[in-house]
Amino acid sequence: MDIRGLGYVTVASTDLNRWREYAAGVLGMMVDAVADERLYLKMDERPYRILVERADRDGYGACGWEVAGKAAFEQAIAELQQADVEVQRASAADASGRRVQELARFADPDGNRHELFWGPQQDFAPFVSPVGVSGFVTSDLGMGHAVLPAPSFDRCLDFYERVMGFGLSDLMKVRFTPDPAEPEKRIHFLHCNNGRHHSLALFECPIPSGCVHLMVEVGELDDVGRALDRMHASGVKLSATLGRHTNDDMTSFYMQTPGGFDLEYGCGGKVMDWERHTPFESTVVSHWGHDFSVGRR
Ligand SMILES: Cc1ccc(O)c(O)c1CC[C@@H]1C(=O)CC[C@]2(C)C(=O)CC[C@@H]12
Ligand SMILES: [Fe+2]
Repeated sequence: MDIRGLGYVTVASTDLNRWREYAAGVLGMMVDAVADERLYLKMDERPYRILVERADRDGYGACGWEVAGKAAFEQAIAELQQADVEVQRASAADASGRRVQELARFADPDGNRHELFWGPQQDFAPFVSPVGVSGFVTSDLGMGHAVLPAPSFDRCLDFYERVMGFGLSDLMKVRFTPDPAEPEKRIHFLHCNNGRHHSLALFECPIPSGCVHLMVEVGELDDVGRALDRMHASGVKLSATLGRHTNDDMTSFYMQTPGGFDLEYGCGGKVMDWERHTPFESTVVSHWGHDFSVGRR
């Protein structure tokens, strides 16, 4: 399967107003509300990169994976079906709500929801942040990354690598206590067919909101610092302090969202040449910073 990028992410919300204020006031995205049912959060030349949909719960919705045209879309559906994955083709109305030509839905072995699409609309309206963010780094790198829970880790990894065609970027094993009897939890960072270090990561742990975190990348370090200021000013809770990751070089911090999962807000991610890369295991999370204990306090 030739996945070109993480085109969008959908989020379920009981309170669209909370997301509207958070997205515009803290993240610095443009917000377009449709009929008090959906919020389109705009980050670039597309009408949205995050879609918040009214629901009876708060949490992760789905990742929207972009393929290169109709033939690739049909090929991807066939490959999922050959692997005994149940795929639902969405109606034309649902595809148009997602602002794409065609849409299909499926889930991974742990029930994480995904969508496939081709032909996104681009409105080419320039991105003008309501709070002065210089810009989000998207284009052919996709919208950012998602880290999803994968308690059935081996089955999920096999599905993403063999069926969906992701490649392993690198991996980590974490322990939350010094107790050597506590089993290590794996995190595998996976890339699709673009230069972003990872568009998806799997964490060997159940997560009630359905997502560990989403990451969005901004143009400059000052954009990250100012977002941290807005987070503090608006009373949003920090989940991990500013730091720089060892694997993708990203300088970022983590904060809570109204979705019950975290959002990583960063800059300076490395653009990869997969021809010249071999996967490794990182034994540290970061070069400096990223104190996750602040979020557990
Ligand atoms: C280690 C790492 C590299 C690149 C990233 O974009 C990234 O998010 C991470 C951190 C991954 C991971 C997490 O998301 C949930 C909380 C985790 C398990 C920790 O407590 C340490 C590593 C964290
Ligand atoms: Fe991340």
